[in-house]
Amino acid sequence: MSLNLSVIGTGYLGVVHAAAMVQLGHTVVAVDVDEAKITQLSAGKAPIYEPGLPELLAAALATGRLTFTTDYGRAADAHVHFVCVGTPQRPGENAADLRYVDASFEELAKHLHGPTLVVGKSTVPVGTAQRLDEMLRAKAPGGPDVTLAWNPEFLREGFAVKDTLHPDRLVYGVEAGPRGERAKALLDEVYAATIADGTPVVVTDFATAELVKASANAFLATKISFINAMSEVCEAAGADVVSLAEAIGHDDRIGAKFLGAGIGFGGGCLPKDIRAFMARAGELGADQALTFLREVDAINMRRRSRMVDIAREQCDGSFIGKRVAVLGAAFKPDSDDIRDSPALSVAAQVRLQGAHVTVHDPQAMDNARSKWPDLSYADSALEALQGAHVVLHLTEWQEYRELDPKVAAEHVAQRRVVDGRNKLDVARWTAAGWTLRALGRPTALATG
Ligand SMILES: NC(=O)C1=CN([C@@H]2O[C@H](COP(=O)(O)OP(=O)(O)OC[C@H]3O[C@@H](n4cnc5c(N)ncnc54)[C@H](O)[C@@H]3O)[C@@H](O)[C@H]2O)C=CC1
Ligand SMILES: O=C(O)[C@H]1O[C@H](OP(=O)(O)OP(=O)(O)OC[C@H]2O[C@@H](n3ccc(=O)[nH]c3=O)[C@H](O)[C@@H]2O)[C@H](O)[C@@H](O)[C@@H]1O
Repeated sequence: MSLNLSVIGTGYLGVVHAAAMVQLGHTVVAVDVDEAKITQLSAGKAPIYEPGLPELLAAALATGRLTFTTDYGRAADAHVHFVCVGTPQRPGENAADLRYVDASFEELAKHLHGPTLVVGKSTVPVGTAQRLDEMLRAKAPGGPDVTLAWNPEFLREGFAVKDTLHPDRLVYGVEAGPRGERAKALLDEVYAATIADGTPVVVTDFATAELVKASANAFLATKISFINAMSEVCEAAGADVVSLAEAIGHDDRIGAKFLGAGIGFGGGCLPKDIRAFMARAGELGADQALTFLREVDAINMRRRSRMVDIAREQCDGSFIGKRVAVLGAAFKPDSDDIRDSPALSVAAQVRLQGAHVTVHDPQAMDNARSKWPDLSYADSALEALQGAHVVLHLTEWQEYRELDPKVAAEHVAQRRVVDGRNKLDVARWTAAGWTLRALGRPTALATG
């Protein structure tokens, strides 16, 4: 059945969700407080770089069943409202900043007059849904007829369209009893096409649904920091973390995914989510349970410093007067997202230590320029390499993996490259006369 939906918040999560829901057959009003974003979206232009999004958005707009607005009133008639606003880290603290979630629920509540389902998708600390449920019942004019569900999102940037249309699982946090059953039935209608494809559905309570999301991201972050801890030991022992990861990854119980050692995780989610999780556990008196996440965070941040150290070594011990080329600004390839980007964090530290740093990224240049205006930027990878004493490969875009090291060599002052993602072909680069250093790999690899 085709439903009327609203999507509140059209950022990395919301815009993909809104367009995907149209693809599933529904009619969607998408609301954001950012007027510029709404104007852009109404004109059919995606405000972010996400593979497949322009096509999905164009197809959704062409149906006439997708509209964008800053007016919550236009969402009033929806059967189901999905809340997708941001939950960033509170400045100077570990805890999540819930001001956008609170503001959007307060505003939405004013427009809920009859039976409606509100679905939280934002990542929130456990206990938030219960609090918001009580708020909606107290403040919405249709109070007793308004039901809340929590339906956390697990999409990855760069694969957001596929992950939204074909998720690994759906999780519904609902209350016990007939209201929860109605919420489940309505969510099953929303996701009917996805469920028909065989997507498993886990139905649980609010608190468990919130914790599923927090623990999934904590597990992923832990897996990355585990391999990066092994990377530190490999460096000390003269061993190779890439071979090690391949070998342990063959064990099904461990699995090969998320064992990519390098400069670590960044982005608008894993770093802030593990910190918010620790903060919330502390409030609940369960802080001891998550002290290991402090180590996960510390290992991750140490990778950035280690990268700077290796880059400095490659500049013969000092960055003063040296030119450093940085390939990559986004926190991961196939995204323009620079939130807590390890690449830009390294670039900024190298610049602070005296180097002239030139950054290139295939998609994140505008975002990088506006957040880090003191760095220099080049329009192409080869231009960034011009006169460089060392090249830092920090975000593994396909374009960089395909760079011809012989051509690259013609642009630099010294053929020295540090692979912060362990994705460059060592044999190709060393055959072209480059010294290649990588994190957690033997120095002997460097010269082939
Ligand atoms: N980015 C991702 O890949 C994923 C994000 N999440 C979670 O989803 C939530 C949103 O994340 P992103 O989309 O990355 O954030 P974002 O910062 O890209 O987007 C948030 C959007 O909400 C809008 N907004 C803020 N206050 C509003 C209000 N009162 N009413 C309407 N709109 C409002 C902002 O203008 C912005 O467009 C977060 O909780 C995040 O942890 C979950 C899974 C994946
Ligand atoms: O809550 C969220 O927002 C999302 O956070 C992550 O998705 P995302 O941040 O888009 O990207 P990932 O692919 O998880 O990568 C995160 C970071 O880890 C790094 N990474 C990833 C994998 C790896 O093996 N090694 C590694 O260093 C990436 O370079 C990147 O900086 C999760 O993978 C999603 O399931 C989740 O929905």
